[in-house]
Amino acid sequence: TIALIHGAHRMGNRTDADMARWRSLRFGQFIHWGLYAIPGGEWNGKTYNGAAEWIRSWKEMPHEDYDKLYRQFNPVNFNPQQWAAQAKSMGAKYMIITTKHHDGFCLWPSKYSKYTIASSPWKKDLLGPMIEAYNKAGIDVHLYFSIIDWNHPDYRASLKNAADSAAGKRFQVFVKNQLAELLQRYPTIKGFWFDGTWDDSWKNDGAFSDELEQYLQSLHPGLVMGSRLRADEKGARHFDSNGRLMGDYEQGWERKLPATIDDVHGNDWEAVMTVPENQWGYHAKWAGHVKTVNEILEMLVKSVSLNGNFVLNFGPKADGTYRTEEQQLMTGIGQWMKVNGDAIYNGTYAGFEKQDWGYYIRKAGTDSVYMVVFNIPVSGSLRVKLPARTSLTGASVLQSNATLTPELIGRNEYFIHLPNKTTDSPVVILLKTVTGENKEKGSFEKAK
Ligand SMILES: C[C@@H]1N[C@@H](C(=O)NCc2ccccc2)[C@H](O)[C@@H]1O
Repeated sequence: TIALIHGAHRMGNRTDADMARWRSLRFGQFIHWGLYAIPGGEWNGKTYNGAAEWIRSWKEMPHEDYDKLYRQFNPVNFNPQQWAAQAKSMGAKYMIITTKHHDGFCLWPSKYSKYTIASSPWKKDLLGPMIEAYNKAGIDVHLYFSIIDWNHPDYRASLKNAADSAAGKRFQVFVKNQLAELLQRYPTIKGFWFDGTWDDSWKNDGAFSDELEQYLQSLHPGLVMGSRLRADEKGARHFDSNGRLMGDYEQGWERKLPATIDDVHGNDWEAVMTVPENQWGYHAKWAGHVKTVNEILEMLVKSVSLNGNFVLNFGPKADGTYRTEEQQLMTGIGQWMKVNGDAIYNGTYAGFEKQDWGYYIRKAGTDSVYMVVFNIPVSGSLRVKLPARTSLTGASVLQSNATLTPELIGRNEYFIHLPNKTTDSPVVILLKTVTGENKEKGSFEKAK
């Protein structure tokens, strides 16, 4: 291994209560909200085909025009209690809010910048009321913070000379001050979700990212921060130059999911997902495919089955309301979660051989294993192959509590025959298992 000072400082996952809580929540809501919601992907009658929150980088959008938008940001329909209630009904257990995206506009009245909500017609802090409403609804809040800051005069993508280095140093002080300010103003937040850490100026100062992470942990012990903040002293990101994960969980799964358990290397991880192909901030015209409730449920279930968290993104409009499609998704997902949430919360990798009909999820630390069925075979028979020394003592449909009688078809192998082969939403079956050389075999073992 390579001698590193600013690489990973821990082998394996965090085992403390704050991380165990984060791991148990499994399902989060991302909210991208800011000035970019005003143009909503359109400018001077033209449509920007990139991600709406990147419109400032579009050649058709003069920087000075974008930078004046704060003068009209006035979310008169903003209702944080309603946002929290809808998130709760969807079944989200944590929420990640953009405090400041790459454009540098702060949704809180930072004392380190003029480019904040305090300079807008709205004037008032948006984060405080949101955090209070979500916490009251029993939902943890994490703060998204972009290191890239297109508005700050000292931001440099790369440091080419002494002047750049001096600016870079001033910028690092600014970042540290804003993050300490956020922790001081919002002491109930549970973590930071860092973004915009791919430029050379950040990548080439792994020491700073390491010291910053440790500084924030010292201010707020237990804080959960992903791997995207970190670089090591050789410029390696997420994983250090010895291949060890930095930060508290793998944070690279943006608009993509791991294929199998081998892709996550035993690390905690989280995937963040957009509803359209690639829009985080509000875009007036969603082009291309918009994900359905069942598609999103399959991503959520697959993530949990592979020991990860899944976060679905919402982009509120400039007036503070959600578009209809997003409201309908929250309702549809919530209806399924209300009945089947037990299979998601505290869900972990079951250690069973993957089958085509769907995904296994083990309730953490128990012998309860859920089968979440997305693909009912023509036969209606779901194959279940148990690991050695594990036997089946019960099976039931979670929603109806109807008992199922698995058919033993081989050594530690069963068919579970579904009552009906059609369903328009995922079916959850609860398996009760026993593991070890227990005397009483599973109740479905045929007499020898
Ligand atoms: C969570 C999303 N991250 C921002 C972004 O710029 N992503 C581009 C990107 C995509 C993949 C790896 C690094 C960066 C997007 O604007 C969202 O905020």
